[in-house]
Amino acid sequence: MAEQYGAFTTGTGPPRIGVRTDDHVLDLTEAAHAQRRPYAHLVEGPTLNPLMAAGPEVWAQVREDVGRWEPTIALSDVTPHLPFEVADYVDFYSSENHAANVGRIFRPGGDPLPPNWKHLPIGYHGRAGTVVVSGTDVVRPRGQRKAPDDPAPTFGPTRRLDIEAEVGFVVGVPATRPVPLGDFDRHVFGVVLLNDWSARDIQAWEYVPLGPFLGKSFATSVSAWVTPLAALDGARTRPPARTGPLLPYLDDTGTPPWGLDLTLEVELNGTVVSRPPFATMYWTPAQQLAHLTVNGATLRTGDLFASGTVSGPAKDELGSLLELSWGGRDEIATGAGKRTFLEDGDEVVLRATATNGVRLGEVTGRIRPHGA
Ligand SMILES: O=C(O)/C=C/C(=O)CC(=O)CC(=O)O
Ligand SMILES: [Ca+2]
Ligand SMILES: [Mg+2]
Repeated sequence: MAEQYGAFTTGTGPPRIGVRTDDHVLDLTEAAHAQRRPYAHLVEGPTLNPLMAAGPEVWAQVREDVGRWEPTIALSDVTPHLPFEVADYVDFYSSENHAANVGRIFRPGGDPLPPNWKHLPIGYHGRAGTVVVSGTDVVRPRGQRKAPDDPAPTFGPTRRLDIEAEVGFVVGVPATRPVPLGDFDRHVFGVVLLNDWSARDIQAWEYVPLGPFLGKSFATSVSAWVTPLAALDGARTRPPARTGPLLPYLDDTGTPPWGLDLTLEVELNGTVVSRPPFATMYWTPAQQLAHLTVNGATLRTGDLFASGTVSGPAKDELGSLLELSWGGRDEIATGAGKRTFLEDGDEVVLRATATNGVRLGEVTGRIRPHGA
């Protein structure tokens, strides 16, 4: 397992920076100071942001050091905290299978993909302040719900609480200019697993014409441990063949590819219900970052952008219950009975393994009823 970076406590006091290897954690705050390393002031905690801002040369130096240092704290003895301070949060929509499935379920009769889909990575701005660390309970949100046949909306707890299995990319080095495809790894520090919890009834009623809002803003969970981008070098792969030419700022035919060969795993109440393949994503994270900045929007340390739900072509490769149950029509077998959408008390775990053997930090969450 490659090392992963996070923020942790073992008792009282502010979070320290830790490096996890399998089931042990190295106290990097302590080790860097004890060894008088030049980056020690960047790893004092309580978040990874100062280290993330320092750039690839410092990241490489730290990686080399931690490869020689023994992690001595048992993982079970640490309390993980949100590893980085989230600046802005953006969510893309880059799985062709997912986008076409949601199009069929939400907009039957129309084209599954909108006309812009193959020309740009579609995304929306999410809510940075409600990004939570793995292990945080998710309270069932309330809101306006209206099924197509209902005469009027009603207010109450969502009846269609869902997950979205995604991969998130964490920006380290800020940018004041557009980031070309080839500069992706000069800015992105690492990778997390991300669950974009979604209330489908709230979403389906509110989203026209400005997109997801309260149906997704109540919570987004990220793994406590960030895998450095460099650890995934051996998992890079070509994205699927493009069906048409791309504008130059998105055209990656001449550059080393930033597709990543990762297999995700969605576990619901102890049962693996899906294994979404990340290599099927049409838009790569490098294209997403190039698009995110092409209009002159600046980047900050802690900016988080997510891939969009990862869904493969097969029935057991879908990254949301909306797709697995096909809009609530089919039941999914789990360790606590059959489900279409999430019930109170349900627990979701997302995991991922890369072809080079590297595992991403897992992200877990349990549903709590409103008011409990
Ligand atoms: O197609 C829609 O109207 C909405 C789809 C989503 O819920 C998408 C979303 O959050 C982006 C993604 O995860 O792919
Ligand atoms: Ca999403
Ligand atoms: Mg969300």
